[in-house]
Amino acid sequence: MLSASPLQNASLALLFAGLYFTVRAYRRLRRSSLPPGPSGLPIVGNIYDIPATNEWLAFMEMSRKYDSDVIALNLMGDTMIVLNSVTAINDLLEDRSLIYSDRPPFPTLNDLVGFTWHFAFMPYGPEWKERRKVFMQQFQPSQVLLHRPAELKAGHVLLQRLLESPEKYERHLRHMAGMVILSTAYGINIQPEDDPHIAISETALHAMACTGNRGSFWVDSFPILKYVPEFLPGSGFKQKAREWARAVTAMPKVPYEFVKRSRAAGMANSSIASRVLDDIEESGANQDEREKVLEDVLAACYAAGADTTVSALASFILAMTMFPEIQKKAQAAVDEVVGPNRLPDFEDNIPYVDAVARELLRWRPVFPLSVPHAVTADDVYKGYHIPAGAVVVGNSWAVLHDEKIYGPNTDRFIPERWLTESGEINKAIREPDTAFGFGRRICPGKDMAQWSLWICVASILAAFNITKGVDENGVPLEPSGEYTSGLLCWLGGLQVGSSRAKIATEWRNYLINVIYTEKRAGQRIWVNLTLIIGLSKVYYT
Ligand code: HEM
Repeated sequence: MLSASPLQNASLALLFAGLYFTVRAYRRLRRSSLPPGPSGLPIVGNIYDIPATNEWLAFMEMSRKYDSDVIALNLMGDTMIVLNSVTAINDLLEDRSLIYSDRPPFPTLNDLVGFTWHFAFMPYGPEWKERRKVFMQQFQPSQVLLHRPAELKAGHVLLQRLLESPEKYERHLRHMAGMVILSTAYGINIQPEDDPHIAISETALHAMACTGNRGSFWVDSFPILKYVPEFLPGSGFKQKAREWARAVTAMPKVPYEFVKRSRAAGMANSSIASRVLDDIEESGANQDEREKVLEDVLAACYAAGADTTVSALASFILAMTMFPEIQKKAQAAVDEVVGPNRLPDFEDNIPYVDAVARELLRWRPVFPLSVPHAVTADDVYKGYHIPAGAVVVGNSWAVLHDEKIYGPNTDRFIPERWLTESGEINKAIREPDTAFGFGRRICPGKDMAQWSLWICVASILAAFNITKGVDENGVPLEPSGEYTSGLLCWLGGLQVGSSRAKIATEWRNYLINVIYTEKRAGQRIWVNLTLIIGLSKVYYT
C-alpha cells in the first residue's frame, strides 16, 4: 500500500480547509442576501425554530421580530420562504405566478404512496396544466349551477342523519361531502352506510393526511431511503406505504370503471364523467390519453374536496357552540327569509348566512399556511434573493387575521364584520379568498365549496340548535377549540386533513358529552324533516 508523505498530507489538509472555508463563506454570502430569519444550527438549520403546533403564529412572530413580512428559514439545507402579508403574497404568488406555481417534491406521498395522479401535488408543467384545464371547465361558476341539486339533496340527507344520531356529526359531514362529490363527478348514488366507494376514498385520504406533511417520514428529507429493501430493520414505512398504495391506486380507477360499465349498460346517471366522456367519444382523438386525464381529474375532486369541506363545517359546529348569540342571530335571519314551512334553498338571499360562511373561512382557515408553492427560477424581492427551488409558503392565517384588513378582534367569530349597517354584504371588505390559496394554484373548487358550505350552514341553522354538552351534573363542557397543526418541521408541509384528525381524536372522545344537537322548535321542524326523509327514500332506493 502506498503511504502519503507528510508534505502531501499537509497539502491535502490545506486543500480541505480551503474548500471548507470557501463553502462556508459562499453560504454566508447567500444567507446574507436571503430575507431575514433566525440563524439556526449547523446541518439542521431552523427546524428547532418552528414549533410543532400553530406554526403560522410563530411565523407571524418572526415577521414582527425581524421587521419583515418575508422571512427565510433553512430546513436541513432547503430554503423555505414564508410570506406574512397580503402585499408580499400578491407581489410574488399572484403577480409573479409564472415562476411561483411549482410544488416541492413529495417523496413519500407521490413516489411511495402513489398520489402521482393528483394534480394538486404535481409540479407546474404540462401534465398539471392539462388536468387543471379539464377541472376548471367543469367547475367554473356557470357549471357549478349544475351541481346544486346534488348539494341540496346531500344537505337534506345530512339533516336527517344529524337528527337520527347527532353525536356522529363528523361522520355525517363526511357522508354529505362524499355524496356531493361522488354524485357530481361520477353519478354514483352512495349507500347510507358502508359505501364501498367512500371506504376506498377515505382510506386513500387517510394516507394523504399521514404523508402530505413533508417531514412525517425521513424519506422526505433523504429520498434515497425510497430504495431501502423492505426486509431491513427500520423500513416499516415502506410496508405502510405499500398498504396505502393499494387504496390510493384504486381511488381513481374503481369509480371510473363503474361509470364506464354503467354507460355500457345504458344506465349511467348525468355526471361530469359522462359529459366529458361524451365529448371524448364524439371527437375520437387521443381517446386513451384524454380518458387518463379525466380519470385523474375526477379522483382529484374527492381528494381535494372532501376533507376540506368537512373541516370547514366542523369549524361551523365549533363556532356555533362557542358563540351562541351569533347562532341565535343567524337562526333569526334564516327564519325571517325562509319562514316555518320549508328549508333554505340556493335562491334565498340571507346576507347574515353569507357573512357566517365567510367568517368561517376567515376565522379558522382550513389551510392556515395554504399548500406550499415552490419557485422555479432565482428571483429578487425587496432586494432579497429568493433562490430557485425554495419552498414558498403563503401565511393565509396572517392575512385572514390581519386587523388592518378585517377590523378588530380577528380571533373572534364576528359575522358582522362582513356586513354594512343595513345588513347587506359589504363589498369593500376583501373576500376570504386567501383561504383558497393563490395565483395559478388557487383552489379550482372554490365556487362549489362555497355553495356547499352555504347550503349546509343555512340548513343546519334552520333545523337545529347546536349547544355545548353537559356532564353528569349538568355542568356545560367547554370544547378546547384546538386544532392540530399540519406543517411539520422540515419543510413547508400541508394541512390536509389535519382538522379532521383533531376532531377524530379529541372531539370524538367526548363528543357525546361536549356537543349535542337538539331538534329546534319541536314539532314544526320534525314535520319538515319528515318531508326530507320522504325525499331521501327516493334517493336511497
Ligand atoms: C372549504 C373548502 C375548501 C378549501 C378551504 C380549499 C382550499 C384549497 C387550497 C388552500 C388549495 C391550495 C391552493 C394553492 O396551492 O395556492 C386548494 C387546492 C385545490 N383544491 Fe380546494 N379547497 C376547498 C374545497 C375544494 C373542493 C370542494 C374541490 C373540488 C371539488 C377542491 C379542489 C381543489 C384542487 C383540485 C386543488 C389543487 C389545485 C392545483 O394544485 O392546481 N377544493 N384548495
